Amino acid sequence: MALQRGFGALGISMIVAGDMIYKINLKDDDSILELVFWSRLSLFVAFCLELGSRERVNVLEYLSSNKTSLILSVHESAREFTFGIAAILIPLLWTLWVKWSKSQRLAPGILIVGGKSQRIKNRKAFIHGSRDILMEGYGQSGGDFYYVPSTLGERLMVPFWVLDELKTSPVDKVDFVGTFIEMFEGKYTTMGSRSTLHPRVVKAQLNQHLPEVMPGVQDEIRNAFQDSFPKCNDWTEVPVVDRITQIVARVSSRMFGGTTLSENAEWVQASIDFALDGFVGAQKLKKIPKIFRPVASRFIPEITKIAGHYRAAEKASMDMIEQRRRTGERASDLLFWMDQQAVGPEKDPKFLASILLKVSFAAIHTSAAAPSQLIFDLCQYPEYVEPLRQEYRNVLDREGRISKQGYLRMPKLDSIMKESQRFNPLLLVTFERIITEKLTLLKKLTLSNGFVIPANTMIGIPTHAITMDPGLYPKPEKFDGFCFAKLRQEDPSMEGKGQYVASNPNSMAFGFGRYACPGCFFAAQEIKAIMVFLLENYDMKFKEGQTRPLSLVFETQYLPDHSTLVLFKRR
Ligand code: HEM
Repeated sequence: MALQRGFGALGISMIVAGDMIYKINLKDDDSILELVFWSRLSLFVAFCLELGSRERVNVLEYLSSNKTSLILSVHESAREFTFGIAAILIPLLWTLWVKWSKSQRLAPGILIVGGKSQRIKNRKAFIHGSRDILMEGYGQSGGDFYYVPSTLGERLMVPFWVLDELKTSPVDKVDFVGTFIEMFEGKYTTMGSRSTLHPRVVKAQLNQHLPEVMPGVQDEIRNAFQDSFPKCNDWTEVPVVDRITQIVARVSSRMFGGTTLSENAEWVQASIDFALDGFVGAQKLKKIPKIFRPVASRFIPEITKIAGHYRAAEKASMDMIEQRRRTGERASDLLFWMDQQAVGPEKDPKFLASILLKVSFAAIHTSAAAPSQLIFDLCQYPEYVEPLRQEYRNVLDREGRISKQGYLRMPKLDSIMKESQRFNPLLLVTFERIITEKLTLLKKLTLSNGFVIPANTMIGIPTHAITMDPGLYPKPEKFDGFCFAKLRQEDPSMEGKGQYVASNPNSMAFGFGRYACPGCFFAAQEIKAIMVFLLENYDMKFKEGQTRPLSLVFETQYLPDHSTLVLFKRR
């Protein structure tokens, strides 16, 4: 009612010319404030319609009211007119500017897989069809630039030489974390961190102290299998991804904070769930228009649970940090080194606890996917099992642990891990970055050959498509478990390039350049230790007629099928 009356007032105020007193008769249920509000709003709309045609416009003012009537005055004013324009134009221009500066512009003449007209359809298809789309583009472009449509817009796949140019670019021009925050709705899920503390410490202290860390990790593997893996006295079906994730979470926690963390079931579960809740929560949120996400995020259960994971991290680690500070106790774990290396606000124990969760996100599901995929491959190609057993027997010490040098003396295991990763990498695209070059008004990044990447372009390297290129890998569709071991043996120049952890144009599963995975050395040793334990203690096979499951495609992720069961029997 009030609305209709208000717009009624609009009609009246628009025909007024010059100063005028206007009287509105009131009914019992009329609210004077509402009437004044709607009348003013109506006149404000009238200002905007009159923009440019008049210098002075009508202004409506409340004069007085009594029980039966409302008295308003309409007079001309220039001041409110200026204010009115500013009030409308400034936010409008600001919104347009922000929208424009964040919008994506495509580099001209570059292939878009599926063609321009199919972009919208293909953006959806990318969610579960990304592998084929990426391969198609790689083939059609001959390994050069191409765009793949995705739900985040068209992503530019770049040839390797571009990585060489961009590998040391600063984060404010070629943003490494931004892609992550976009993909996982980091604003709401907290996934993705701009802190450099954990990459710094993983790269320096963890890698340097690996020989001290690994014996504890191997003990933890034994304990974790005892507690989290079925007995398997006879052939028993085991949900591989689920159990291996549990084991990797516990084993990684031993490296994060010794037995205090690895034996803390609440923390171990929080470290697993943090990534899962973040992933599922982000996917739910992406279905909601951006404008509603701040509110919607408060009602998505997976996102609301995340605060609890932070509390679990704080409960598990803050006492330990403070006790170590009080007593001067030293340790060989990530939390200790992070506390030592932290500067300024990084010193806050609450911050350190939060970073622990962020590292667990980088370390757990990634390192659990690799052995899960390798188990599937060994069930598919059981002929590799015996040679692997023979190889590791030479590197075990008297307690059954892999010796310090032993990790480097298992080229066959290293090779089959790499071949398994070539077929089923966790990420189909790596070196995912957003070009955020801000130096010029037009915002773009110019490469040495003159090619211009417009700002706000999401770039990446189609890692998996490259490893399936017959020009780089002869017979790429054939699984050859020991091919990298053979290469290393036959050609000494391949010794480094053929390793699981290698990062080069043919092998970028761990990324490339300044932000390449610093945890790959730990991951490689952890996966080797888990596989040796499994092969030594269990036989494994698929059920009659079962074959290797296809990985689950989700945008650029390529996940091991969590529903697959494998038969295990204790040896
Ligand atoms: C098989 C297991 C793993 C895979 C496949 C993997 C893969 C990756 C990839 C692709 C990147 C991005 C690199 C780039 O874009 O250039 C990355 C970054 C990172 N990874 Fe890993 N990762 C694994 C295990 C680990 C582990 C165990 C840790 C911790 C101990 C870890 C810590 C990190 C960190 C901290 C970063 C961010 C680097 C930075 O900000 O500079 N990762 N990882």
